[in-house]
Amino acid sequence: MKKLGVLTSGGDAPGMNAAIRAVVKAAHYHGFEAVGIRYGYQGLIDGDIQRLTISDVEDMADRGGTMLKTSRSSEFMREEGRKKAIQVLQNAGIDGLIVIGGEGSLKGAEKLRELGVSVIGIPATIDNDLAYTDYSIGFDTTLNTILDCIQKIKDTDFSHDKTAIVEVMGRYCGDLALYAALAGGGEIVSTPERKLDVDAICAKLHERIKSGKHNNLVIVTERMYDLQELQQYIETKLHIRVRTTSLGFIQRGGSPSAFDRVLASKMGVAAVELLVNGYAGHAVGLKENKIIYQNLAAINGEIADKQEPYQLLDMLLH
Ligand SMILES: Nc1ncnc2c1ncn2[C@@H]1O[C@H](COP(=O)(O)OP(=O)(O)OP(=O)(O)O)[C@@H](O)[C@H]1O
Ligand SMILES: O=P(O)(O)OC[C@H]1O[C@](O)(CO)[C@@H](O)[C@@H]1O
Ligand SMILES: [Mg+2]
Repeated sequence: MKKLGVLTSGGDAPGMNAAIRAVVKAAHYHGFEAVGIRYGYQGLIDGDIQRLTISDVEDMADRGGTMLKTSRSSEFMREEGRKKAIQVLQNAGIDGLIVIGGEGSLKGAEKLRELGVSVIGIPATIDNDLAYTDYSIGFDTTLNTILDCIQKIKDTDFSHDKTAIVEVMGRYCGDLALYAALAGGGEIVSTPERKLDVDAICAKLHERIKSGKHNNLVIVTERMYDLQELQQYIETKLHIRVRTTSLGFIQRGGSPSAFDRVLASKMGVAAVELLVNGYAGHAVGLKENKIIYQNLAAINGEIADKQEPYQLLDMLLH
């Protein structure tokens, strides 16, 4: 291998820059040229490529977002788009590609592998919705941001005896809400994996109010409820004041946590090592605190076993 390409795709996640830095440093260590493809798969189709030197990435470990920019590309979802992308890789002489992104981006990487590209995936998404790895880059930072916001909301709720609903991101995965609640950031939690209907939420709130607890926080994953309707329903049924906050994009920004920086650095280096050692077509991951690799073709459809954290939740919130 001579020229290694790296791109970030899907939603940005804190730690993507630390991963780019590690990939570029490891590539140079092995004597390869490193290039960055801007704007994810769309930039690959458009040939938006820049050379990456060590000094380009030197100070990037602590920066949020992605220095390479990112996008969601509908053109890449189509075969003609992917064929254009392959042509660009060939014309640019890129003989190894590292894709840093979420579950959709790794599906895209698998499609490139099917077309003969030597590709490695690095999981980076705040949603933590990839079952083959315990953590994706960005999840820990976002979780900490959520906990910081919740702490602030709790201060004002306590002062006014208010009930709060806080909606967090995660797309169709409840890990951000689940782990925020495990870390003490909510008394009632509803996630796609364990959905509470509105009456169940009211019943739990009623029980807590009866026992003298007047400031309660309900944490929910996005896309599950119409928040205004949920608030009104609880207010009317329980005759209490409820205030709702959807945390929104504040959750995706910010300097990555130490955990995410270290994870991204380990994964970035491991991704290059996989290419060097002939393991193209895999994605790096973390299982039981060890860096692992999994076949890209096997990632799709893998379902995470969440029994343990939900049992813990039941114990802590009962
Ligand atoms: N099945 C697929 N086949 C080919 N390409 C895909 C596929 N799914 C997703 N992609 C490509 O990957 C891009 C990013 O995917 P997606 O928008 O799902 O984000 P993601 O990588 O899951 O990250 P996040 O969930 O953190 O935003 C898509 O815009 C598309 O270009
Ligand atoms: O930035 P967009 O395209 O609005 O996407 C928002 C989505 O991206 C994520 O932040 C990451 O997948 C999800 O949690 C959220 O649903
Ligand atoms: Mg995704």
